Amino acid sequence: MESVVQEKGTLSIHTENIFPIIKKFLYSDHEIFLRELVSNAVDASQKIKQLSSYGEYNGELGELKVTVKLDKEAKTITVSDRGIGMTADEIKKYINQIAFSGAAEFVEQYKDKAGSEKGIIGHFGLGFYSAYMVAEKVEIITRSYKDDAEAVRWECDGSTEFELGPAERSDRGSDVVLHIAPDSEEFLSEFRIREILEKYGKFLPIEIEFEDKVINNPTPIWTKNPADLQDEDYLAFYKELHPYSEDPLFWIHLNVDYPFNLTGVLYFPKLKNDFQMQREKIQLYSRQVFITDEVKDIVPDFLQLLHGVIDSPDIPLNVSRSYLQADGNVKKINGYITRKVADKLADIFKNDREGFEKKFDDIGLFVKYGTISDDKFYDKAKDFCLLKNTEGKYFTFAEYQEAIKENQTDKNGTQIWLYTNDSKKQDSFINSARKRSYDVLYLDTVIDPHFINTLEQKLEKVNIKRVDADTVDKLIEKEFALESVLSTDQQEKAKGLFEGLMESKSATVQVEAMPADELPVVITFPEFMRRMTDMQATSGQRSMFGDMPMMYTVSVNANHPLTAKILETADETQQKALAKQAYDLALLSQGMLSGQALTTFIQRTVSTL
Ligand SMILES: Nc1ncnc2c1ncn2[C@@H]1O[C@H](COP(=O)(O)OP(=O)(O)OP(=O)(O)O)[C@@H](O)[C@H]1O
Repeated sequence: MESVVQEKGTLSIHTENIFPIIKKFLYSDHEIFLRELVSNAVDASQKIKQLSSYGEYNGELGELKVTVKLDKEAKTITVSDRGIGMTADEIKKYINQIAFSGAAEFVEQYKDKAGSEKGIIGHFGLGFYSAYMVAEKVEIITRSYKDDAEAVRWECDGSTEFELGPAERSDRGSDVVLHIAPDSEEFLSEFRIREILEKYGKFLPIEIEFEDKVINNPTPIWTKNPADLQDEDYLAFYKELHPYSEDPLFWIHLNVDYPFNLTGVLYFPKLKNDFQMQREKIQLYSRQVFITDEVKDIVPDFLQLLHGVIDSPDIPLNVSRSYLQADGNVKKINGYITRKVADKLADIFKNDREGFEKKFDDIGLFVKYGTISDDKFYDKAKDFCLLKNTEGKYFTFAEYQEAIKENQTDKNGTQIWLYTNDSKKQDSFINSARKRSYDVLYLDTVIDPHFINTLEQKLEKVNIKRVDADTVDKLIEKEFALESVLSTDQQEKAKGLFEGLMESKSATVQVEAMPADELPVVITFPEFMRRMTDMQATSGQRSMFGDMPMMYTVSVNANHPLTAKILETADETQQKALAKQAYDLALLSQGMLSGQALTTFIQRTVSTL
């Protein structure tokens, strides 16, 4: 038997094996090939511009346009540029050696010259080979900008064999000709090519021409200096991005050089209620090449409702999601965007409070979402996040605390904030609160239940209750309490009488001393239980209580004349009918009377008229 010897070694990788893998798996989206080739052509054009500006190229620059041509008969797509071109040696170096990027080398060589890395897209040295995802053969006909350069032709059919030789080309630059493979003929369509060019190349920095038309805007506003731009420019650009949207509320021009590079413009849209639908409206670019509109990892969750463009060469592009999440730059970018947005909002708040208040109904959602999901954002937003009361007045948290502290601090020194999530339904409760000069806030958007939790966590000695969480004097318990005009016996009797009317097990009856001008019977939803059921409903999960019905309290007003009258009624049937009527009125005012019960109530009421 042969004995196994311990050894170490290096795995040998053969390029023949690797090539098909690159072809197949380099990018999941095959249409990317055009982005890569057009980017290379743009790079080559930018490079000649730069060499000219450094004085290393003294010939004419001429028009640097990149052209894309489709020849359906010949089944070719050709990308042509008037950039730096390549010599035979450069082809050997940059094209034959897969993953040896000429772009990276160029940047390295000129790294000391200001702005050299700006505007060069490629840096992995693989982009060119993405051509083989759709082509069975690729030709390059190129001529370097160098004075004595000869034109060269390179050809490769996707095996590891290539051909290189002299060619005819009088002008500087390159033509990259793709002979489209039979399984990729979908790309031999004007419509498809235009669609891909518009998707990825809409803002490339060099003009891109297809079918005699320039498809791009080479100087989009995010590349310009904010000082040179007017509101109209931002609005016009917004229309360019989202032709069918309403004008945005305002925008933020992002511009940072250190510790990472990032430019962009973020717009605050007017939100519609279906705000889930409006995600994926931020586009991510790298040096003006469109990369994706999935910005989950780069933009904090709560800002994904914004629209606009972010451009950063520092975001790794062709790597996996998990890498992106762990990337330090990505985290910093996230923090930077959050800070910028907070600063901008603080700015508007400070300089134009009135305008800010007008916009708050629209931007409140972002701001509240931000305070919930990001502590750092909360720290800034606590000074400009607004609360709106039922009289339409706006307050910051501090202003609100100051305004209500006198009247709405309970006997334990806790401030009780009252709110409504449905001012029509809870109208009688809002009125009761007003009678006590209590203030009632609107907290009626989808995000408010979470916002309320955040407020209670962050603010000391603040308790937030829905206006129908209890009867008015129990919402905010004060030192003094109303006396009941009923004796204990009478109270017990009233309790028993009303308990006899309850069909639902989730109702608790209590007899309370309330002001005489309150309703005879009031139905309330204890805050804690209600929040549990609400949470269960929104999360779609069953709680430990199972699918529980809404628990509610039936408070009988001991001091209401009707209660006394009911107790005094000798005829039992009549007594029950009176009590039932009072109870049904309470149900009605909470919108809980429906179907058969409602019909019976109406008939009974009509018969007494
Ligand atoms: N049209 C062109 N004109 C001049 N040189 C080119 C052209 N296309 C490619 N090259 C050269 O070939 C090199 C390799 O290109 P490739 O697309 O594979 O990588 P890259 O552009 O450097 O990086 P990336 O993978 O990010 O695209 C380029 O860096 C460049 O030097």
